[in-house]
Amino acid sequence: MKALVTCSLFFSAAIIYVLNVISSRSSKRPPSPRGWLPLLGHTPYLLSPSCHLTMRKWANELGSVFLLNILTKPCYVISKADLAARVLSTRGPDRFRKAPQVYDPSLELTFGAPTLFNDCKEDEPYQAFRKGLAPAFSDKSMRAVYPVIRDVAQRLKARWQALALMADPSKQGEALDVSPWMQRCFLDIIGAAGFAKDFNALEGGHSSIFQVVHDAILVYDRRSVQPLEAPLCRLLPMLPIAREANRAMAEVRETFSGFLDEFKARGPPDVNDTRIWAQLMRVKDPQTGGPFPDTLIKGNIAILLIAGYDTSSWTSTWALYDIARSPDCQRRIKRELHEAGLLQVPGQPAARPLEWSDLNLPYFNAVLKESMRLHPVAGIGTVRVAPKNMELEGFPIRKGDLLWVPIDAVHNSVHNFTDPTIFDPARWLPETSNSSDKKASAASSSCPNGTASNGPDQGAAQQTLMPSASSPPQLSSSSTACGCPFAPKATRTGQAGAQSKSMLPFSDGPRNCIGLNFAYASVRTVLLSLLASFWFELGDDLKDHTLVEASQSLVLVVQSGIPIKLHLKQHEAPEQSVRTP
Ligand code: HEM
Repeated sequence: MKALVTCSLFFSAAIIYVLNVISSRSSKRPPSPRGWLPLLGHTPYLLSPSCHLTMRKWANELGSVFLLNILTKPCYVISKADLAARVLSTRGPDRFRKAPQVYDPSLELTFGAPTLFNDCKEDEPYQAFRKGLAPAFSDKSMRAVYPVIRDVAQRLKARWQALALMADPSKQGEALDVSPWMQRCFLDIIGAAGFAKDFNALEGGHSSIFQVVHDAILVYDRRSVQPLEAPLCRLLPMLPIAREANRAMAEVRETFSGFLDEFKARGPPDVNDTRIWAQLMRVKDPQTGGPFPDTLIKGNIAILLIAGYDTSSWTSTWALYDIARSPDCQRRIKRELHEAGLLQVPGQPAARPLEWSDLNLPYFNAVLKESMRLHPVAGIGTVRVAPKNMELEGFPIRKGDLLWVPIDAVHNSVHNFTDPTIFDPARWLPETSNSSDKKASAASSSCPNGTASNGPDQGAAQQTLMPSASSPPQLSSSSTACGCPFAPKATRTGQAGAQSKSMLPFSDGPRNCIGLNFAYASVRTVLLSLLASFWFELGDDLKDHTLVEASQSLVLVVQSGIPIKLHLKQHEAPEQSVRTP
């Protein structure tokens, strides 16, 4: 009997292997990376914390569409930006829904309820939450919570200023690991600006919410690369790893249940309050006219908090890293801040407070955009299902096949960007665009990632926060190019508009990031507040950029495996222009 089973397994593996070889030679199929295994396909490559880097390499080697076998399922990887945007933006019955195989594991974090993030059917509850939450992310809402965001940014700045690093010369050699600080800061931002809650994560040393969410994310993440862990833990709950995971998940569920109890106890939100918590309490089930079940609301609270803070904190951490390794760019940002009266220099009159309108500083925004291109924190991207038999770039796709848009590979591949590995903010400056590109960038000026809309029923109003790519940067006359040591001498002209379309840090189409405006408002506020007061230099471990790039790993979002340690230094008094250390 055993021999029979072994034989038939071997036989079916051989057949699948032969079929795959035959089909991969067919001219109708896109290229496929070598090294797939019978039955497993390319799956082992994908169960790795650096699989986004493998996708980047394959995209550069194989071109804009290539084929993976996930177990025995075909998965078409699309890294050509315009094709990816077309797939993601398709609406109506033929839209490409999210693939349950990929999103279902996150149900564990959301009380088993399909939420804004992991609902793959997109039926009534999804539509109701997406539409109901939209006002929380509108321009008007973001302006209303801006002072709260700025307060938290000021608290972080004060904490860093108070660190002996600044005052004690003997500690000048020590660099600060900025990422845990950023995580606490963005937890406090989403707490206050989204949920009207003071988490006190910045001050609290070991604030419980920080620990609880962190532990749950680790379990989720481990299980993403070890898919057998969850079933094994269900089978053998007495195993230490199962007990630990159950504790972490129970704590996160208890925490978010507590949130909902508190929100209900607050009573109906004030009509003028459009923060996330208030909008969540307002969402009604169109069938009954009453609220949705508690599990669905709690699940959405969990996903909005988790999706919101980790992404934004790592985006800011990577941006500080990129700024610190490009002193000329940093100097140019300082100049921009100085000209706007925002640079805080010791011995000089106090800088004016950062206002909402300052979030549009053009050169700073080009730097942030370039950092988000090189280090898109949701770099793993999104996996969708083909709604019907169709053709994609001439390749036949069958209903149910998977389509994967790996955002990191889109941003870092040669078919979308010239010299993609180079950090060059100048590629986003309108002064380097030709007239036809200016038109393109003006068309997409309401949104740096070129996204035309933000969700099924959200109007363009949501996008007005974005910087105007067409307005000229206010810089000293001498500076027209970035001058970064990392940028090649010849500035790429005429690319800002065209390349904007290749930016997908928040995905695209009706399932793009609902929190885009919140993310931009908070990331810009925090970074500008810090840049107005500190000069950043890389810690010694970060001097080798290739090492930092290679150390990237996916822990919910793309992080650096090497702590991002930066020296914080004060500015010197500006003379004619800003002098920095
Ligand atoms: C820089 C920060 C952020 C980045 C780069 C980012 C990126 C993304 C991306 C790429 C997606 C699509 C994921 C997929 O299709 O699998 C997404 C979805 C989502 N994001 Fe964000 N995000 C950020 C901040 C936020 C914030 C601040 C919130 C909320 C407060 C948020 C809430 C969500 C939600 C709920 C979804 C699912 C939306 C849906 O499918 O309808 N994100 N985000």
